[in-house]
Amino acid sequence: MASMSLVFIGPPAAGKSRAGKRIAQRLKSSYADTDKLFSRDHGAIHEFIPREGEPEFRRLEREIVAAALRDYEVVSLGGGAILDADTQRDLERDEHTVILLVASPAAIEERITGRTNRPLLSGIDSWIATYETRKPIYDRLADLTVDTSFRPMWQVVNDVRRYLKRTNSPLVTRDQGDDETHDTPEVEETAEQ
Ligand SMILES: Nc1ncnc2c1ncn2[C@@H]1O[C@H](COP(=O)(O)OP(=O)(O)O)[C@@H](O)[C@H]1O
Ligand SMILES: O=C(O)C1=C[C@@H](OP(=O)(O)O)[C@@H](O)[C@H](O)C1
Ligand SMILES: [Mg+2]
Repeated sequence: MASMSLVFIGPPAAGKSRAGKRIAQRLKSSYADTDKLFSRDHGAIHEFIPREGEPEFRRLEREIVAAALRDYEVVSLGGGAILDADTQRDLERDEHTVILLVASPAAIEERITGRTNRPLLSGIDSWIATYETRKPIYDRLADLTVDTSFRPMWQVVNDVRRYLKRTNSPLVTRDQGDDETHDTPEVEETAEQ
C-alpha cells in the first residue's frame, strides 16, 4: 500500500510512461503504468476502444487508476484519465505529487509520426485539439509542470528529482545519488496500448 504517490499526467506522447518508469527505477519505488495494467486485463487499448467505445474504456480505466493510486508509489496515467471526476478528486489530495509533462506540437509531431497505436490520436491537429480541451484540468491538478520538448529524458528526471528534494518528499529518501547526466540506452518498447 503506497501512502504517497508520484503521479505523471499530461497529453499523449508527452513522456509520462517513459519518465515514470525511469524515475521509479531511480527512486527504487514500485511503479505502474495504467495503460499497461489496462491492456493486461482487457487487451490492447487500440483494439478495445473501437470495439467497446470510449465510455466503457474510461469506466474500466477509472477502476484501474483508483487501484494504482492506492497500491503504487510512482504511477503514469493515460493521457485522458484525468477526465474522470473521481480521479480529479484523488489527484487533488495532498498525498499525491502530480507532475504534468507537456511538449510543443513540433516535438510531439516528431514522436507520433508513423505510429498508429494511439486510437484517439490521428495526427497533430487532433493532438492539439485534445490538449487544448484538457489543458485547464491538467494545469489545475499539476504540482509541477515539466516541458519535455527536445530534451533528453535524464534532464526531465532531474527536474522531478530536484522538485521532490525541495519539497522534502518522503519518496526521495532512497535516492541518494548525484544528478543524472546522460541517458542510459533504452530499448524502445512497442507501446502495448
Ligand atoms: N523527451 C523525449 N524526447 C524524445 N522522445 C521522447 C521523449 N519522451 C518521450 N519520447 C518518445 O515519445 C513517445 C511517447 O512517449 P511515452 O513515454 O509513451 O509518452 P506518454 O506515456 O506520455 O504517452 C515514445 O516513443 C518515447 O520514446
Ligand atoms: O489521451 C488519451 O485519451 C489516451 C491516451 C493513451 O495513453 P498515453 O497518454 O500514455 O498515450 C491511452 O490511455 C489511450 O489511448 C487514451
Ligand atoms: Mg503512456
